[in-house]
Amino acid sequence: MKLFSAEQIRQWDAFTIKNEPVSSLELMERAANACTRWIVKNTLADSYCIFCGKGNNGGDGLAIARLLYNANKTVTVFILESATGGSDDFNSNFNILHHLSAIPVYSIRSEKELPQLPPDCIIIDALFGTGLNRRLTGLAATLVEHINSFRMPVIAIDMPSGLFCDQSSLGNPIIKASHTLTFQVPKLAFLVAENADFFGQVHIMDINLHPGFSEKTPAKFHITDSSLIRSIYQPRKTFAHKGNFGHALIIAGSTGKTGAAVLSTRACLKTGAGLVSAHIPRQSLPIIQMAAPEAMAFPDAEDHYITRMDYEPDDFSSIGMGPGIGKELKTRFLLRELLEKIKKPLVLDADALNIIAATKGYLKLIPSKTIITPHPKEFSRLFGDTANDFEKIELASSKSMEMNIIIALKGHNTFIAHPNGAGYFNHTGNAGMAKGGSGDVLTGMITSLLAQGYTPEQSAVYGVYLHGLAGDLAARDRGMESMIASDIIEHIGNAFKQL
Ligand SMILES: NC(=O)C1=CN([C@@H]2O[C@H](COP(=O)(O)OP(=O)(O)OC[C@H]3O[C@@H](n4cnc5c(N)ncnc54)[C@H](OP(=O)(O)O)[C@@H]3O)[C@@H](O)[C@H]2O)[C@@H](O)CC1
Ligand SMILES: [K+]
Repeated sequence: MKLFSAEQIRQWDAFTIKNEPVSSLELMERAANACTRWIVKNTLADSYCIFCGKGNNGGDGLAIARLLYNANKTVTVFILESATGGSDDFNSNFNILHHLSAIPVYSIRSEKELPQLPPDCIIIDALFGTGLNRRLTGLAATLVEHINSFRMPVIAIDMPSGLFCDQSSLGNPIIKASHTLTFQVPKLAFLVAENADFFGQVHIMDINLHPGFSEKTPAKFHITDSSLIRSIYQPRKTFAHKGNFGHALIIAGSTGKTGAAVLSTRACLKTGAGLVSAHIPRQSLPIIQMAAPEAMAFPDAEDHYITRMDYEPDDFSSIGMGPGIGKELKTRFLLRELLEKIKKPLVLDADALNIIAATKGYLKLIPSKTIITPHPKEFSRLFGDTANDFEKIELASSKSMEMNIIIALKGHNTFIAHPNGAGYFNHTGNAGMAKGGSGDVLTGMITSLLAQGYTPEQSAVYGVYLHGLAGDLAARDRGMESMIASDIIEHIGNAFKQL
């Protein structure tokens, strides 16, 4: 699914008005109807306090007030006055409302007019939407803080007021919504961790904007959805043999971190590679053979960490390196040798990334189309700090293009930057996966897909989606608190079945 900017959404609005055709007032009515239906169905209250600005977001608020009133709800409207007059559609809805004397309408022109609210009401925030073009200050900012001081649920229309759609809002006054009813498509602002306190649960209101616009308009960012994954998925052919699905190598583990090697190797096996081998420290050999008997093993000459390759790296279909390898000098040299020698894309994670970040000259050795899977701290070590999540996303995109690599920046909505400039946000997964070992599982899964012939871009997007889906199924079965990384592996099979 494409993610559009506030400006593109404005263009989509205009395109719909012209090509459906429909008047902008009718479109507002459609939007208000969708919101009202949701509100009536999902809230038990009888009383609603609706705060409106004087743009089209406020116009939505006025139309919602009328529709809720028609649904026999008690409605009170507060209008934040501004120096400029209302938008055309705001004014039209204001005039309609004016004739309904049973709906009290109050103006807020100064702090003295900030209202007290009945304790059982639900607050509807229709102050500012996608038209926000600067930080809220003065009376608008004070009103936002005032609304946030109440304990009642807040339903934001389109955007929590004060939150920018496509840029950082850090430190700004913003409505803290319990639910956000947003029109047609999710917004970039709802995908970044720094905004987590503001939008609550997001619900998409389908207002039938013209499909012709979204089909023809390119978007930089996308949300990975099931239809994209189904288009990537290649069913296994009936007459296939193990040679058709590649030979994956996992280079992982050191003393005390053999578990990382076990998790990656098992995840790699469970994701469908024809053959899986594990290069592990010599002492880990019995452990890996017990925990993953289906895998072959290359024990290192050294007992406690990995030091040398006794194989040709290009003989494998894919190699994933990093989980639990530590940062011993000889391990660093081995990584350098691998980076210099291999002609294929790698999957690099964890300590492989930490070694690269800490050793001058390594970064530029990363082979083209390699997939790196840093969490935010590893990402900062590699590429430097950023002031906010939006800058981090931009930096990931620009580094991906500059270095011709795929960057999967792990987080609640893992962001995958492609070298062609596109970016994919993943929406599967849950907080139960925020535990040691989850990343090792992901490395194994992506390496497995790469071995099977999926492109590096596909392997990253598909692997991250499947990993999150397996995590969601694990959470459903075991609970977020109790689930562990092994449970993600146990649910990979069911995740495949759900595609
Ligand atoms: N997408 C769709 O298809 C549909 C969209 N619809 C709705 O339209 C909404 C967008 O409406 P909108 O463009 O009128 O902008 P909105 O958010 O109401 O802001 C109003 C004005 O506020 C001002 N302003 C900005 N920042 C400010 C600040 N910090 N402090 C003070 N003032 C500030 C700025 O004017 P300025 O002062 O810059 O002249 C701005 O123009 C959208 O969110 C959705 O609810 C639906 O009705 C139908 C279908
Ligand atoms: K709003």
